Amino acid sequence: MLVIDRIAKRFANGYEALSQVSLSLRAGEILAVVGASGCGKSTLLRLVAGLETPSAGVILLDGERLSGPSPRIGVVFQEPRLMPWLKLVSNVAFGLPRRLPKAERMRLARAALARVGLARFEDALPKTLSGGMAQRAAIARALVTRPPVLLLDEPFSALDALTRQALQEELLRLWAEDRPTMVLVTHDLDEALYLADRVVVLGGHPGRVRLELEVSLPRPRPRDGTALAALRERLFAELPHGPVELAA
Ligand SMILES: Nc1ncnc2c1ncn2[C@@H]1O[C@H](COP(=O)(O)OP(=O)(O)OP(=O)(O)O)[C@@H](O)[C@H]1O
Repeated sequence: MLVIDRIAKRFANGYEALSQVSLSLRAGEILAVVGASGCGKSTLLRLVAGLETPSAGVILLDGERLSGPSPRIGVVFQEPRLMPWLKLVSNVAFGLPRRLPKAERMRLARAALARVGLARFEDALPKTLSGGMAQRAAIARALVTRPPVLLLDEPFSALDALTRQALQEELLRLWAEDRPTMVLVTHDLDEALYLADRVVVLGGHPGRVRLELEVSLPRPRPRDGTALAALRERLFAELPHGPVELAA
């Protein structure tokens, strides 16, 4: 459904962030991308989002070459990126095409807020929300067009542990409704294994795919189960993890 075919990315300054990255996603699959800092995870996601152009290779969505942002692809970043002067409902409506009548945009935005449990906060300004609520609103904005693809770049890493777990559950609940194909970049191996059908480890300079690990476990998955622990060991072994240098 989503095909990333021999993608490379060299930035204007000559730095090669990715080389020969190929991945194929099934419709409805949840793919997690992990890897050391700087290995090109965000760059890969930005390429799929159409926010960067590849130096080589192609990205296909249902057989069609992607060139630039698409209404069929929703994106959630680490920070909610809400516009502080707009009410929540207007922030979410921002994700909708301007050609729709305003009343219809507002109706769809309210429905999206209800989907993430924020129906009561549609007239709230972003500054009045907790971090978790703001990130829920960002998810609503990404899902308001009901896109078949949802990209998430470390969406929960700025949240406390309890809120992060709650939002992981929320994400799975939303995914179960329309089953979008999802690509999730995360630093958290447990999050990757809890959510994903497959985990890809990126590594090296330039970044390449070092390992693809299927997570063929039914949901809901026990967070502390032995099956996940064994997969975690395999992922951990693939990541650079030298001795931690303690500050003097
Ligand atoms: N616009 C740019 N111009 C030049 N180099 C860039 C640009 N954007 C990113 N890079 C470099 O490309 C490499 C990959 O960056 P990227 O943000 O994709 O890594 P990452 O794996 O997501 O890192 P992290 O886990 O720390 O977020 C880094 O070395 C970064 O400095």
